[in-house]
Amino acid sequence: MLHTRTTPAERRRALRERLELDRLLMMPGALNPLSARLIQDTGFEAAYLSGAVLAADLGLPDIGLTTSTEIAARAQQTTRATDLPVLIDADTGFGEPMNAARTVQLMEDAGLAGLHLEDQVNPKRCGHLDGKSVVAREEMTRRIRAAVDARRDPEFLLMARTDARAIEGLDAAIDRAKAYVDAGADAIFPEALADEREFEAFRAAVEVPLLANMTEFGKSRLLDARTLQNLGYDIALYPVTLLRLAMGAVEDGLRTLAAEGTQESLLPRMQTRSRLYELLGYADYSAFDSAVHDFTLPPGA
Ligand SMILES: C[C@](O)(C(=O)O)[C@H](CC(=O)O)C(=O)O
Ligand SMILES: [Mg+2]
Repeated sequence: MLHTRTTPAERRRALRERLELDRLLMMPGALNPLSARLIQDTGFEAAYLSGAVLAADLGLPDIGLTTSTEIAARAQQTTRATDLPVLIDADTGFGEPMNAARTVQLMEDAGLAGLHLEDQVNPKRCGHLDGKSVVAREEMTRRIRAAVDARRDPEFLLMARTDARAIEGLDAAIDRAKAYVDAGADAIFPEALADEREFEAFRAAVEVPLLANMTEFGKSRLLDARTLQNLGYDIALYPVTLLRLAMGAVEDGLRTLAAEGTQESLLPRMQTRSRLYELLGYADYSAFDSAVHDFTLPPGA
């Protein structure tokens, strides 16, 4: 009731142990705290908080406008709504290496299981758009070392993302990834790889867990879970999938409501009141205090 009883330490252990299994971990991005609970309820074992989604949620583009404290606040709301380990997108760390260090501590305090830091310059952009720039390899290794030093819980996962594939080519991106592992990164996120051959080359070169970003309408082909598993990937990321699904449904619904003057035809597509209440755990509150839950729903609700 009210919130999860799973501690940050338990989530971090769960993620670490899950990554030791030889089985792909599918990680959908939550679009709000309640959707993180739905991710758990539908059987996924971890959730993600996407920088693109956190920005879009505020009506902003994904160009580094959000602040570390803003995303930490949303992260804390999210980790309270689910027991799952949650990995967050910490963009470039929000400034200099010392800002990355502070970001790590804020994210630890928010109960997250880990974060990823990328090697783009500020202002950053979506990894699947043209015109990105990356900082020098040495600067990114400083960023990572600062993050590693700042981390208080050694189980908190520090993942390094490289955006270099689109700028410097595959070999340079692989070299960067190796340098980032040497600097202390626990896992690697190779951004915007084109095809299976490139995913394979990364896997052959890097020992630590690897994340495959299956974001829609981007530069990477959408490989299915079986293919990614066979390629030896550890995490399949669906960062913006829920937001895109929800916004598609919301936009269609708004147009229908405006055109038809009633939402009647939309009812079959809606989450029902009873399903929402089930997800919110109304029954648990009633066990605590029967006065909270002393109603019956109308049929079909
Ligand atoms: C993973 C990502 O960093 C995110 O913020 O979710 C984005 C996703 C997207 O914009 O599609 C990225 O790949 O840069
Ligand atoms: Mg991002």
